[in-house]
Amino acid sequence: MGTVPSALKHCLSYQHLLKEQLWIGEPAVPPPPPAAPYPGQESGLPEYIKIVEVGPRDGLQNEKVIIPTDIKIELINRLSKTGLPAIEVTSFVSSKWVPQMADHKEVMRGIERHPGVQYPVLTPNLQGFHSAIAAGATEVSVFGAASESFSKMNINCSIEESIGKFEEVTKSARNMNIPVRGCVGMSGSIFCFIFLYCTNKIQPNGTMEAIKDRENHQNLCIVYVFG
Ligand SMILES: CC(C)(COP(=O)([O-])OP(=O)([O-])OC[C@H]1O[C@@H](n2cnc3c(N)ncnc32)[C@H](O)[C@@H]1OP(=O)([O-])[O-])[C@@H](O)C(=O)NCCC(=O)NCCSC(=O)C[C@@](C)(O)CC(=O)[O-]
Repeated sequence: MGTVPSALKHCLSYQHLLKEQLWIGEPAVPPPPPAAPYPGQESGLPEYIKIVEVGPRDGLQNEKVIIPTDIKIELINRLSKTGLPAIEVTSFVSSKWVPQMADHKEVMRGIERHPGVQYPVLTPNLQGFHSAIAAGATEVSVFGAASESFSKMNINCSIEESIGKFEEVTKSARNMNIPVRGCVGMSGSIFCFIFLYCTNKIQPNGTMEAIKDRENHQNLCIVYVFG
C-alpha cells in the first residue's frame, strides 16, 4: 500500500483494491475465496469505500505560494495514471476568498481525462455550479459545515442558508444528470473538532440529516462524507 497517494479522503477495502485496482500490483496475500464474506460485512462496516484523491484541490488551496497552473495540470495528469477512480481537481469558489483556485477554468481545460477516472470539483453555490459545468465538470461536490462558526468562516453563511444553496445546486445537477457529493467540513483541524464535539458546539449528523431531509426525505447527494 506504500504507493497509494497522499491526501486520500476515503479508502477502498483492501480486498477491493486487490480485485479492481490493478495498479497496486500482485497481491502479497491471495484474496479470500468468493464464498467468504468481506471482513467488514459481519461487523457492519461498509463493503466498498471509494478513494477520492483531493490533493490538487484540498492540498493546493492551502499552499502559501500559488502553484502555477501547468504544474497543477501535470500533477493531475500524473495522478490520473495511478489508477485512482476519482481526483478532485479544483474548486469554483470566489478567487477573493481562495486565490489558489482562481485558475479553475484553465485547470479543467488543461487536464487529460482518462477513461474510468472521475474529475469532481467543489461548487459552493449555483454560480460556482454553472461555471463548473461551463468548464466541463461532470461531477460536483457541495460542502457544508458542522458548526455555525466554520460555516460562516468558510462559505460566509449560516448552515441553514448553506443548505438552501446546496438545494439549488443539487436540483440543477439532478436535471442535468450530474452526480453531487455532499461534504460536511468539521472545523479545519482534528483538535478543533474534538474540542467542539466535546463541548456540543458541533453536530455533524445534524448537518448531514438536514442536507438529506429537505426534499421529501430524499437524498440530495450520491454520497455524504465528513471532511
Ligand atoms: C462561497 C463564497 C463564494 C461566498 O462568498 P460571498 O462573498 O458571501 O458571496 P456573495 O454571493 O455575496 O458574492 C460576493 C462576490 O463573490 C462572487 N461569487 C459568489 N459565488 C462565487 C463562486 N462560486 N465563484 C466565484 N465567485 C463567486 C460574486 O460574484 C460576488 O462577486 P463581486 O460582485 O463582489 O465581484 C465564498 O465564501 C467562497 O468562495 N468561499 C471559499 C470556500 C472554500 O473554498 N473553502 C475551502 C474549501 S472547503 C474545505 O476545504 C473543507 C472540505 C470540503 O475540504 C472538507 C472535506 O474535504 O470534506
